[in-house]
Amino acid sequence: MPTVAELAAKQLTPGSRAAAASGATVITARNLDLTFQTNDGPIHALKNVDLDIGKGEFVSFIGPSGCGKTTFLRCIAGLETPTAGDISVNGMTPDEARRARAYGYVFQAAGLYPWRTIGGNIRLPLEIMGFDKAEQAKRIERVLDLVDLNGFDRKFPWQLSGGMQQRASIARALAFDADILLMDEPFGALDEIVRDHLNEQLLKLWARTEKTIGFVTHSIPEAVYLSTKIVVMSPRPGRISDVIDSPLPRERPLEIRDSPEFIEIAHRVRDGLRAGHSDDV
Ligand SMILES: Nc1ncnc2c1ncn2[C@@H]1O[C@H](COP(=O)(O)OP(=O)(O)OP(=O)(O)O)[C@@H](O)[C@H]1O
Repeated sequence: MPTVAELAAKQLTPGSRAAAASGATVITARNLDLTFQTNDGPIHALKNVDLDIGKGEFVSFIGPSGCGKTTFLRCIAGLETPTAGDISVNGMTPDEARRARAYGYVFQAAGLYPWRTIGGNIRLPLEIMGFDKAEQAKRIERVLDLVDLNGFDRKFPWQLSGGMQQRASIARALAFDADILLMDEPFGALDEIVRDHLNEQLLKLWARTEKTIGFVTHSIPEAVYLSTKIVVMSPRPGRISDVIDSPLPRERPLEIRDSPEFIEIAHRVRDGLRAGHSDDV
């Protein structure tokens, strides 16, 4: 296995090198606050959230249940409106970014229509957007190739394993070719071996497409393995307790998880999660 240093020496693709050099920020949140008004009283879901996400970064959000990970992702996506603070996505408001289809969104459950084939599921939003048939076919073929599901376009979701269904839902989110991919715990329901495999594939997809990815997870190894930046969050009220810029190279074989560098980052994430919890008592 190559060492972390060897991997680091050859890490950046020309595109990611350019993006890193340009230092472009695609998502900015400043002093973001969100309080939900419920019948049981207000719930302070996000407090003073400040974050910059650079072009081509892979950013994971990790923290205990209820710390606001999904709420923050939904704010980026323009699906929730913050009570206070500012957020911009590609220089637009989240609402404008949503209407400009600036991102693809992958949910926890694959959410494929069972009466449509895999190709038909990917085609649906393209039909709604008015792409012509030839363009639809071209895009379906390209995104199925990106998630390694070539030849599965005529299968129905129930003919695929859980991991393959989740890959199909990623393909659907990629069909618009948006620069940003938001993923809310996409592999949470899958067993560890399948998850490892999908993590590896997701890193390859990220390297090939150079997208900016926001990824919610409960898993420390998953967050450390995938991310260039790990955002540790804590609950009541939901806030960011640590932001870790990963020193790991972008090219990461699974064995990197045994390296001292990986273990050190995992410890820091765990410490951040513990510190957040101790605030509760
Ligand atoms: N639409 C809503 N109305 C009222 N409260 C909400 C709403 N959405 C989320 N909340 C509350 O806001 C807080 C943050 O929820 P959120 O789903 O963002 O947390 P999370 O970190 O993603 O949790 P999990 O890991 O369990 O998915 C929780 O207390 C939740 O109950």
